[in-house]
Amino acid sequence: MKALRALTTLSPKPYRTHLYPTFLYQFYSAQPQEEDPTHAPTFSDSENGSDSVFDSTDYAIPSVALEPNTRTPQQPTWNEKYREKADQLIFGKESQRGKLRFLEEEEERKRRVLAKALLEAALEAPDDMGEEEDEVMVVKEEDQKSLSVGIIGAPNAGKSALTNCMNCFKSKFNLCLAVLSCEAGVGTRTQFWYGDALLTVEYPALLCIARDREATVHIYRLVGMKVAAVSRKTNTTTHEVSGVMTKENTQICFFDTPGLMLNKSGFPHKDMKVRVESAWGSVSLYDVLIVIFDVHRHITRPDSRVTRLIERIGAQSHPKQKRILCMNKVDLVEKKKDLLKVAEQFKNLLGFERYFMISGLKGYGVKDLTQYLMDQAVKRPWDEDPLIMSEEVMKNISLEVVRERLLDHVHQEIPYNIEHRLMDWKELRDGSLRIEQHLITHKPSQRKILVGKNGSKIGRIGVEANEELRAIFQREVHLILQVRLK
Ligand SMILES: Nc1nc2c(ncn2[C@@H]2O[C@H](COP(=O)(O)OP(=O)(O)OP(=O)(O)O)[C@@H](O)[C@H]2O)c(=O)[nH]1
Repeated sequence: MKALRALTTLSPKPYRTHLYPTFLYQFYSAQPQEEDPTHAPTFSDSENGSDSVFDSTDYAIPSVALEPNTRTPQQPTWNEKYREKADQLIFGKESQRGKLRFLEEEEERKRRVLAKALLEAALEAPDDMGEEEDEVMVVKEEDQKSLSVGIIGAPNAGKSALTNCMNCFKSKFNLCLAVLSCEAGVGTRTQFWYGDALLTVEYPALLCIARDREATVHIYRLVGMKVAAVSRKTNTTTHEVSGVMTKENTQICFFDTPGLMLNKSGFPHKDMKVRVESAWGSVSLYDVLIVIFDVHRHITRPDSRVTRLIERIGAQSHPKQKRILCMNKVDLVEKKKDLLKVAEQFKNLLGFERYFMISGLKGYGVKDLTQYLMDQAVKRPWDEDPLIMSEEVMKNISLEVVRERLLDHVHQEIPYNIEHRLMDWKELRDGSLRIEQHLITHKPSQRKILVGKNGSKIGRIGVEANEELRAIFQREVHLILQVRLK
């Protein structure tokens, strides 16, 4: 209350006339808003209590020029001094907070120095990079090679992790974004080639780059991405392109095969029949089918459905399709002889051309697998524009941006175990994006911290993330964040 009283005294005049809590919401918007009696932001009630929902439509964010080339260097759209004052008033100047803030600022400064150095290194990359980019951009249609790859496996087998990793390994175009979307922990180092320069990126540093809007544009340009969204739906509703890797004249499209749920005997559930049949029907359309399973789980808790699935797929051979078996999560297997046993079990499996032992998460064995796929590509025009960001990547970016803001604002107060889920993603008719994410906490106390006084913390996280997403995606973004208790 003390802080609130102080706020009431110091706030610019228009806000004094606002009733609390509207007053606070305004305070935490991206910048002081003009008073508009018809538009009082509200935090809706939820099953978990009030204030826990941030909805970006409650905040008027001024338009930015959406074309990168026509933009002037971006300045924060909020008033820094105003925000600083707000911080002091809300959080006070107690020594512990002050120290924490100092450490945070110091850390932030270091990250920015690192990010800048990295960006400079990338910008100074050899000139022949340009040629290489051109090479990819001007591959004539008659020289283009393509491969479609379906990935099939039980839930949790690691399909997404493998797709992300493939993008990361083989395509400089997707590289930065794939790093952004990988599940690396803080401090994880990733290296990638940019021309002849091997860049070492520490995970937060890359995010730091992505956070600086000007740098974001640069980095995205460096990796050759056009910042534009497309929905990569194929002609079947069950299958979507989950990743695209384009290298030299070869493009590989990865497809998810959701809906292939099996019952105990390894056959589709009856109630999902139509969807499942459609999914099965199109499995045979891919040039290569990767059947992936969690080998660690197979060793510790064998799942007969997986074995049946593998056998079933093998038995239904298809003359034009190559099938390979991927034993994933080898990094979790301690005794290598256990791996050999599984390899022995699947050695002479009908219908499979090869098997690979991989870790999609850590990248082990993925290079060999990628090379194998590159070798299978056939002369066929590309399906996808290699310079367009896939919706999958955009979704991951949206999660990362919010996550990063979370870490900024709740820092050490909130443990890393908040569940963060993308609940809804829609491209609206006017081209804007509606993104809904839920932050699921395990304890009421965590939820309270995250929501902040009258929704102030989640509000600020939301406002900043929304601004950043608009800058990255170059379009209007309607972000909704909901804090829930598990
Ligand atoms: N240790 C380890 N974990 C992995 C590996 N691959 C995936 N995981 C983890 O396994 C879990 C499931 O991975 P996903 O890639 O989401 O699995 P999925 O098959 O796409 O799952 P669904 O979307 O449910 O079908 C995640 O927590 C991953 O981090 C791996 O190679 N090693």
